[in-house]
Amino acid sequence: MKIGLFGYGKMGRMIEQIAQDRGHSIVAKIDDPSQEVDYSSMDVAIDFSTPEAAFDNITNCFKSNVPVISGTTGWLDRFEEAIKICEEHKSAFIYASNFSLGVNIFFELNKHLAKMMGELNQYKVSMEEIHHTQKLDAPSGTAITLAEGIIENTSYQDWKLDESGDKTISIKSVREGMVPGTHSIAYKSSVDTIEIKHEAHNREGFALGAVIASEWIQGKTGVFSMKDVLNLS
Ligand SMILES: NC(=O)c1ccc[n+]([C@@H]2O[C@H](COP(=O)([O-])OP(=O)(O)OC[C@H]3O[C@@H](n4cnc5c(N)ncnc54)[C@H](O)[C@@H]3O)[C@@H](O)[C@H]2O)c1
Ligand SMILES: O=C(O)C1=N[C@H](C(=O)O)CCC1
Repeated sequence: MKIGLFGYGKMGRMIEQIAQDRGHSIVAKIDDPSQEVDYSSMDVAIDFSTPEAAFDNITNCFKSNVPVISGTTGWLDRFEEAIKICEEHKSAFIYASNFSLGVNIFFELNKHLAKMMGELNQYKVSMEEIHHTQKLDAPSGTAITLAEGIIENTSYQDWKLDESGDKTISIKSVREGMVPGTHSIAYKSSVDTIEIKHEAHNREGFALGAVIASEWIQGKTGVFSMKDVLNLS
């Protein structure tokens, strides 16, 4: 498979390594908006760039009929617009706030736990995410997906950074050192706490998931998720 990388930072470099180990070749490394792009050489584009760059990177690929795997977070206010362009051009797209197998299992565990806790008013939910100090967005995309999973399955209605309420999930974002990504969700009552946690030890799981998604999307048209790729029920 011939891969175009959009974003050649921490994730772009890790994806390059894993893709090459799996027998793929990197035909473009786009790390700057002024770079000229040869879309005709790509079987797939993998975008791990910046919140400002992602929308243009992704939609330019759709317009050139190149399927896209994007893990960039912090740009989702334009997600519906991107989907429309994907559909108009009969292209293919997978966005995931987190591509690791472990976090995608954790997403399902979170929804299951939320369903169980939904009616138990004595418990109050809260969330914490910890990432490295270079991260541009807060809360993390993963924390937002987790909050959405709780909202779908309980009477919570929204989430806010550092602010809780009867219907509001409080998310605490911590930035320290080189932490690749830790997410925990706690349900606290006056007598006990139930907590679930996912801790990434490095970025390999994110990168491997993105490469597996790129392999999976070949020959497909439409908008998919990591749940489709991993066949999680
Ligand atoms: N979904 C996941 O599994 C997952 C995992 C890790 C990181 N991320 C997200 O991926 C993104 C990148 O993370 P990172 O740690 O590699 O960041 P990074 O800062 O190391 O790399 C981003 C790169 O994008 C480049 N860039 C800037 N403008 C660009 C443009 N117009 N086109 C292409 N590239 C451009 C920058 O020069 C930089 O090298 C972030 O949004 C992060 O939150 C997602
Ligand atoms: O390092 C980052 O930046 C990460 N971003 C994603 C997010 O915002 O959830 C996934 C974890 C690492």
